[in-house]
Amino acid sequence: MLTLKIEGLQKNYRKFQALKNINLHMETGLFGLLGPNGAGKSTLMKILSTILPFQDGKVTIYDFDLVKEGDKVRQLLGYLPQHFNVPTQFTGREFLHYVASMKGITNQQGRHLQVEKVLEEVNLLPQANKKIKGYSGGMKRRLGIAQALLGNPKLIILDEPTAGLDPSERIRFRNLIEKLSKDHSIILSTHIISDIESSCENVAVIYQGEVLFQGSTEELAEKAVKVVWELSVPFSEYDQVEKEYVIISNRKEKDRVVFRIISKEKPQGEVSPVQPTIEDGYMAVINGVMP
Ligand SMILES: Nc1ncnc2c1ncn2[C@@H]1O[C@H](COP(=O)(O)OP(=O)(O)OP(=O)(O)O)[C@@H](O)[C@H]1O
Repeated sequence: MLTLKIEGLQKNYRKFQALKNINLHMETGLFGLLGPNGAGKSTLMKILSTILPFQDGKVTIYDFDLVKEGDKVRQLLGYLPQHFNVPTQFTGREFLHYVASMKGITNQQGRHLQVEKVLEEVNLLPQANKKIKGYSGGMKRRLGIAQALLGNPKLIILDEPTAGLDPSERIRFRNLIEKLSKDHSIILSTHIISDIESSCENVAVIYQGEVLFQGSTEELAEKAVKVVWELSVPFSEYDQVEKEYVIISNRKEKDRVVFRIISKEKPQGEVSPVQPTIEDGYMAVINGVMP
């Protein structure tokens, strides 16, 4: 069953075209929306969350039309915005009770059960009675997920949920999302490849308001087949390589630098083809360098 279908979606901010003819579909599970800063990810997530209107196109979530049946769609959604501000004088538990009431979960016993369940799911029970102002960045994000889970949504929309997290919090967060994706469909937007590479089977790449790729992570990596190389040069040629190629990474080896680069043509010099990764595929797609 299709969770989400987007057809010909256009969004303008006055004269600026932020989304240009977006077509996307998502089945159940975990779906990654990848793109650099300014690509249009948040704009798309806000539209899907029904908080931002759009000019043209059609969005269907579980067979409901986002515009005509917005109320039904909202009942199926949980949303964690990119900039999630919480009233820090609340405790985590108080905040979740407040959000649950706003979501219409007014029965006291039912609300209590749901709040305790989501606190447990995001592993915040031990800190639930502490004021949010004492929470770490990772704990605040987990609280953000907990509020999105209230009401048991079928689809959870997470906009750059790992931004600003340290590596251990990021790993913990990834594990949590993977666990949640067993019972919910999740759309996760990010510009960090490692957020999606182990957990998302299906991804889309968005760049300058356009979807440049949709498919599996393996298919994304395949986009860089025959265009990713390792090029070894003396230090003196460092600047030259930087000017000429799309660089993925580099490492020092004795008196030389070994670059991992994207290039349609085989570069001159000491060069060898390498097995592409998802990151290579992503860089090849957004730089338009494909075989
Ligand atoms: N309210 C607005 N008014 C005018 N332009 C906007 C508005 N919101 C976003 N934009 C522009 O639309 C484009 C897409 O922005 P958006 O926030 O959707 O990108 P993003 O992929 O989420 O990037 P980031 O990760 O930096 O938030 C950018 O060029 C941005 O400057």
